[in-house]
Amino acid sequence: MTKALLPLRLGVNIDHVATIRNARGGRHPDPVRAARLAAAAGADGITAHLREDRRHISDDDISRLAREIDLPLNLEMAATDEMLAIALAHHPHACCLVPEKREEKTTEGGLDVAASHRVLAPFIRALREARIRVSLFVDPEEVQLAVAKALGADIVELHTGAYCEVEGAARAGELARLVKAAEVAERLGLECHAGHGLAFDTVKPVAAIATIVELNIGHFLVGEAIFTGLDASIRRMRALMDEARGEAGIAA
Ligand SMILES: CC(=O)[C@@H](O)[C@H](O)COP(=O)(O)O
Ligand SMILES: NCC(=O)COP(=O)(O)O
Repeated sequence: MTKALLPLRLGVNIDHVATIRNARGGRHPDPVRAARLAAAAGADGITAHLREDRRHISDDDISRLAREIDLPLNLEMAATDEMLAIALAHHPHACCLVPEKREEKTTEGGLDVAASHRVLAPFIRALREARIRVSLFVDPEEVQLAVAKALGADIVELHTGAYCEVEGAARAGELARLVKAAEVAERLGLECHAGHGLAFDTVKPVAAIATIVELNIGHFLVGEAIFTGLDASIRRMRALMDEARGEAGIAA
């Protein structure tokens, strides 16, 4: 008998529409327009990372996304007082706390929740008191999930960058870490998301992990949009996710 799996949501990250806009200043291309288009193409949510250095998404983008887009907003941010105030002002559906380094090209790894639990605890508390769901962006390691749970996080988002960057046996090894972490998250009662670096050729094995309920994908979708358009790139990603979920349901 086919086992029905939990639905898998697609959160479209529109950061890199803002990267292109910011290359010239001005207003084009507009990430809010991209978010509207993502909604029409089947996205279940919009993800935006307001970096402390504002290298892509701006404060005004966050205000407009919160006001104008009729999809859940997942605000990615560092655990700082400035970002907390912005989150409390706009009240997104969820906040995903992420590590930030000024000199990095992109988010290099997950939060070391185990090492920084004292710093993170008041931010998690304040967001939950404001009824904002709290997600922690972590590497797929059991200790990180256990501490995330102890801190009261609602969600963990597993960093898929290491899985996407390697190939062959190394990729299979990274996938096994994601599978194990997703099982641990379920056992702990944490909602499990995943993302970073996912592309058409890497998404299906992650989408097939039954206890992962949301994938956040951005850079590849925006890059692919140059060739096929944003609507087509999102629809293709959505179709691959659905295919993987269907196949995993049949195999279960
Ligand atoms: C935390 C995360 O994975 C996303 O925010 C993604 O990294 C896009 O933003 P950057 O490319 O600025 O890291
Ligand atoms: N949290 C991961 C995310 O939002 C998207 O990451 P990427 O697809 O832009 O690498």
